[in-house]
Amino acid sequence: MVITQPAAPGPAIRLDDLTKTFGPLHAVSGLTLEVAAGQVFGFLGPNGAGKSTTIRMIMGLSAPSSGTATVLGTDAWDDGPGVRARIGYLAGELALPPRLTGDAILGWTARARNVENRSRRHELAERFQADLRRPVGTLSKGNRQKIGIIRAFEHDPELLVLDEPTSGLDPLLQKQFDDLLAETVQRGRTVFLSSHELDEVQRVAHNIAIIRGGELVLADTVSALRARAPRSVELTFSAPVDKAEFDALPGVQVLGQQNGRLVLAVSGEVGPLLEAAASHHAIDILARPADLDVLFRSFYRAPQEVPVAR
Ligand SMILES: Nc1ncnc2c1ncn2[C@@H]1O[C@H](COP(=O)(O)OP(=O)(O)OP(=O)(O)O)[C@@H](O)[C@H]1O
Repeated sequence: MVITQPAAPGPAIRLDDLTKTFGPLHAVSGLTLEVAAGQVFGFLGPNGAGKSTTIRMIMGLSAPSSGTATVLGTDAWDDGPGVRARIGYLAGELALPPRLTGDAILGWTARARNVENRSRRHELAERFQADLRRPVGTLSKGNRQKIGIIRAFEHDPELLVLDEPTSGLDPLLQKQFDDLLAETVQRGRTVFLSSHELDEVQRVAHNIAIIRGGELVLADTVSALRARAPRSVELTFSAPVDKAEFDALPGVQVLGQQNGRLVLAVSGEVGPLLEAAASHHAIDILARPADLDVLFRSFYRAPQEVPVAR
């Protein structure tokens, strides 16, 4: 008798030196990263960075030129159908048969998956105010996207791979979507979220990777990035202070000075700044939260402008 051990809980996705070339073009180049189970992982990059090519290899739809994509413990190319059966997938370019209703499409997918959970479908439809009765070809882009979201989530998969999921959704429904992601990871599921939307990703993701030109340029937790990103701080003193004293503090850059008011960009700890402010007659302080956009945008620029952080 063969006794199979339960698989050790490993990462939901592991990419090892994953590479895809199209002739001379390196669409994805030596990509190595891990997506831990039970988190939202944001996968960002400018147009043409290699996000969709990576996702196709994760889904076992495209063969790596070299390297591997291991998904839920299985090599995605060796067993594409097995891997896809365990994933809820929302493609970036959603193609739905236009004459079928949402109900018909979802019923068909559910039968193919051998899991039909109509109560979950109707709960999601209500949540996103999706119309499942009209042919999807007559729906607006955002309303069609809702059908794609329900299809990805309704069988409660272990892993969700979502390519630009909220494109076309209005802000209220985006909020619903953020809540759905939070509930999903609370139940131990994993979400791999590809997006151009820096704002969406920083709202919902625990970890972020940015690729550009097929290469990984940044991978870190959102909280670590937030700690690194500059905050804007305004200090008001009863009398003008020496700007150079503040400029010399670690992580502090004076952006402007007007009479007793200093405008600063502050990264890292604020202790030294607060001590310096306290040694003068500080009468007011205004601090804005760290803006990850500024940091992200620097990683979207041309390669020679940005240091590679691995
Ligand atoms: N089948 C293919 N044949 C040739 N080149 C391809 C093919 N698929 C993708 N590419 C190229 O690979 C590069 C990466 O494309 P990919 O679609 O993965 O980028 P992306 O990050 O998803 O971009 P976007 O955000 O615009 O969707 C691009 O230069 C693209 O032109």
